[in-house]
Amino acid sequence: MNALLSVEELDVHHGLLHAVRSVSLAVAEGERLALVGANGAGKTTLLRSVAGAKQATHGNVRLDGEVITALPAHRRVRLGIALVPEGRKLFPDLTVEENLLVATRHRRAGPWTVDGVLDVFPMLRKLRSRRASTLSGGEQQATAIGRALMTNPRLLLLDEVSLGLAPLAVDAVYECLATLLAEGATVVLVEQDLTRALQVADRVVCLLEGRVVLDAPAADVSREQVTEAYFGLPGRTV
Ligand SMILES: Nc1ncnc2c1ncn2[C@@H]1O[C@H](COP(=O)(O)OP(=O)(O)OP(=O)(O)O)[C@@H](O)[C@H]1O
Repeated sequence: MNALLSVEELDVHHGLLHAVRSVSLAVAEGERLALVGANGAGKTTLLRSVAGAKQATHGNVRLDGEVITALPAHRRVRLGIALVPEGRKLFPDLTVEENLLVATRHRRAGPWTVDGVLDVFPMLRKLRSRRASTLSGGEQQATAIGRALMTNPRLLLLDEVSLGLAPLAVDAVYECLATLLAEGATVVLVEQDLTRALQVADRVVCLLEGRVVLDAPAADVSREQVTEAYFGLPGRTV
């Protein structure tokens, strides 16, 4: 497989805490990988290390075969890695449009414009001039994903897009994501909702206490197998 992203024996620490333990995985161009695991399994830490927001202590991250492990986050954005962080992290006093434009500072060359984002997320069109702090959770999430798209990513890292959203808002965000996925976006998705993760993904990787305990095509694993891996129960698929 010609991997767009390769993670090789990656270790990441928070002080003394060994949060990501010798994790290896690869994501091909156009692939949708769901990264699942219980709270504290290391999913966010792994995504942040791929994005350059957290330095790894050992191992490598490669984009298109090039080692990028030591590059700062803004250089990785220019290479095409965009992170939609847990909690969305918008600028609350800026408008939707301004939040989108902030992302253009270090971006990779490419086609995305504010209007392009508003086409994918029609719910934002009438909110273009509204301050982010006045938006609903779903609207904020759409803005955060739009901000990532404005960098013209080759690889989109989505951390818990449904967290804290009402079910209808989750549906709306996923409906918009479906448009992107249909266009062949390469995505790593951290998602607590296993049903949704398995629906969206081609492949599922499960982390348990920082280690990969399952890495399989989504079509080849049952919900039960993923749940067993998730909780570290015997009989899990590795
Ligand atoms: N900034 C930090 N400082 C210290 N410890 C941290 C920090 N961020 C995460 N951790 C710890 O690292 C471990 C992995 O956390 P991480 O957030 O990566 O897990 P997660 O799988 O994304 O879980 P969640 O679903 O709760 O976000 C946990 O034990 C967590 O408490």
